[in-house]
Amino acid sequence: MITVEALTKTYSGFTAVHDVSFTARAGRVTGFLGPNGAGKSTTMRMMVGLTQPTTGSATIKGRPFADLPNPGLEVGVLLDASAQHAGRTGREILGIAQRTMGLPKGRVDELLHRVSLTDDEAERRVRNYSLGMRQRLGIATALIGDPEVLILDEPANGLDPAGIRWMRDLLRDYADQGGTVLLSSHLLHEIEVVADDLVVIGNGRIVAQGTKSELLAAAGTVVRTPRARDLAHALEVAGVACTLGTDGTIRTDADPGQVGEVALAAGVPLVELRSADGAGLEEMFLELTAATQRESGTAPTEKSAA
Ligand SMILES: Nc1ncnc2c1ncn2[C@@H]1O[C@H](COP(=O)(O)OP(=O)(O)OP(=O)(O)O)[C@@H](O)[C@H]1O
Repeated sequence: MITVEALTKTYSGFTAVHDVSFTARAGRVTGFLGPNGAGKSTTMRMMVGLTQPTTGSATIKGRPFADLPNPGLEVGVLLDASAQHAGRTGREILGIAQRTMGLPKGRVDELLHRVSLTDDEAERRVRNYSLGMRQRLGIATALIGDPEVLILDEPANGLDPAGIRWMRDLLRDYADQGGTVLLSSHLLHEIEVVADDLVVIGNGRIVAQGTKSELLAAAGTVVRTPRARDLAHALEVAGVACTLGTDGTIRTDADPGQVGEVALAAGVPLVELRSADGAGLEEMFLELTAATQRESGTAPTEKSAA
């Protein structure tokens, strides 16, 4: 479990992260979403002691990162895959991690195999690695100590579609076995597929957080019926605000269960009833962060489904 409490980071008057609090729970994948410059990396760096918070704190399994005696055994961290020593081979980098953590030698080969880096690739210098290979090596380094917690900044960056699928399955298995996974991304589709919980950040502030299903439900409901006017009337009588579209669909902020109940009570047949998540999380993400986009220049808004 990771707990972030009121983290704030200010750089000479500029607030990169403002009062950020959330929890990433064991057995779940928590997606940390935000547009460029939103403050994801800064928040993650503060969690692992690489950036000193201006105020606030973060703990991993109840302790600040700096207090973990052998941190690699508790938390696997991948912040910048390109920060690995370019002159060393992949095998050397894993070997250093293995020795530093006091792990058996065999772990290096195990991990190379786990992230599908071949023997030949393992002998190449990292400067000659593709971005995808660097990510795989970074994941191997994060996993080598078999930690219970993973903190990964944009781990899907540079991976091809098969690599993205591999990463998704790896993180899912990891959480299913009780691990805590926090991953940041702007690849919304990837987050939507893999995450259980979401924390959305814009301009350094949390703009939404909750379970994925809560946040998608918060996107509202689309319902279609041959008797759209009757249903719109019934919804209004039930105190549910809705918008009647020209194509016979109705959109409402209420959840699908409530809309179904109103339709049943009104005797209105439905041909479609679903969460308004057709465009998925991307729609919600863009909507939630629109007010904090650098282009808009407007003040940030707060919205929470939790
Ligand atoms: N050392 C620093 N000095 C000054 N400003 C900084 C520093 N580090 C980060 N920032 C600023 O803090 C803001 C947040 O940056 P951060 O890297 O955390 O964003 P991010 O959400 O990870 O973005 P991206 O998706 O582009 O990686 C940015 O405006 C960035 O320029």
